[in-house]
Amino acid sequence: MGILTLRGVTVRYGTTTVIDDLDWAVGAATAPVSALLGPSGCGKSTLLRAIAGLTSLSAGTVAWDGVDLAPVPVHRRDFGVVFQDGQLFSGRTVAANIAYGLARRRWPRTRISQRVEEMLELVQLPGIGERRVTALSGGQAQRVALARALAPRPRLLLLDEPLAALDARLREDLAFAIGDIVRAAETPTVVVTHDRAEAAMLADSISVMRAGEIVQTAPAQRLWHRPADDWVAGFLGASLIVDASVTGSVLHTPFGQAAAQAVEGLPAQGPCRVALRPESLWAAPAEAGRADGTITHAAVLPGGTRLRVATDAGEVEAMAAEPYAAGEPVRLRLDPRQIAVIGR
Ligand SMILES: Nc1ncnc2c1ncn2[C@@H]1O[C@H](COP(=O)(O)OP(=O)(O)OP(=O)(O)O)[C@@H](O)[C@H]1O
Repeated sequence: MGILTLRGVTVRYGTTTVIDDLDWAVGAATAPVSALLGPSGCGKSTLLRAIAGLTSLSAGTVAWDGVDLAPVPVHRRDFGVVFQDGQLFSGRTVAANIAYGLARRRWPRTRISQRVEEMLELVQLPGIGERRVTALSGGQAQRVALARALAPRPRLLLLDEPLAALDARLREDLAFAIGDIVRAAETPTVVVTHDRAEAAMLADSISVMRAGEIVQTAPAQRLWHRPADDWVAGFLGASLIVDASVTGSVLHTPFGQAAAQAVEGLPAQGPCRVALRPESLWAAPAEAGRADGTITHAAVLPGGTRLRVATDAGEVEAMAAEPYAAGEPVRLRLDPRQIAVIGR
C-alpha cells in the first residue's frame, strides 16, 4: 500500500487562502481509510481536488511514495474519484459505466467483462450490469459509482461526500458498506464529510479541518475523548466546556463529580478542561428534597429524553431514560465514559 504525502500545501483563490501550508499523510497500513471532517466551507473539497490534480497548488507538494505529482496530469495519477452525486453517464448501462475507464486503458474485452462482474459482486449488486443507470436508486447509483472508480485498480480513492445525497437510513447502511468495500479492494481512501458519525463509520483515522488547516488527526475513539482544543470539542458535539480539577481520585466539575480513573486522559492531579455532551449528564428524580437543578426544556427522542436543566452553575444539557416535563426538579449524575478531556 503506497503513501500520499502533502507538504506545505497551499491553495489560494485570488487573495483568499483556502488551504494554508498543510502537511498530511494518507495510506499507512494501520489507517487505510482516512476521513477529512470539517464544517462547510473549511476547504475539504478544495483539498481533495488539489490531491486529484483538479485544482492547482499555490505552494507545496503532493507526492505519491515520495514522487512529486506536480508534473502528473489528473488522468495519469491513477486516482479514483467519486463525487456526491456519483456523476454516472446517464445514457449508458451499469456495465458500460464500470467498463468506461478500463476501455480507455485498453484492457482486453474479455478481461473487462470479467472485471465488471467482479466489481458488481464487490459492491453487492451482482447481475445488474445491463440496467440503465437512470433506473437505479440513489444508494445503488453510489455503489455503481464506487465500482466504476475502483475497477481500474486505482492506487488511491478519493470520495467527496459520497453519502450526502442519500436519506438518513441509507446513509448509515452505505457508510459501513463503503468502508468494507474499499478495505476489501485494499485501496487507500480519503473520504470528505461534514458528518462525524459518517466519518467514524467509514474511516480508520479522522482528520479534523478548520479554515484550511488540519487541527487534529486521530482514530474516532481518541478524537471523542481527547479533542485537541475547545473548537474541536464543540465541532464534535460538546454542549458545554468547563474548567475542572482532579483532587485525589475525584474529578470535580461545576456539575458534579466522577471517579477520575474512569475518565480517559485526565491529569494525575490539578486543573484540566473538560467537554460535556448531553449524554455526559444523566437526570434522575429529586429525592428527599435533594435536587441539582430544575428542568427548563424537555424533548422525548428515540434514544431517551433530552433535557435542559437550570442549575446553580448555569444551564446544562442532559439526558434521562424516562420522560420528564419542564418545571420538575432533578438530580444529575456524570457519566465518566462520556466526558472528553481537552488537549492532546
Ligand atoms: N473556484 C473557486 N473560486 C473561489 N473560491 C472558491 C472556489 N472553490 C471554493 N471556493 C471557496 O473556498 C472555500 C472552501 O471551499 P470548499 O468547497 O473546499 O469547502 P468544503 O469544506 O468542501 O465545504 P462544503 O462542505 O460546503 O463543500 C469556500 O469559502 C469557497 O467559497
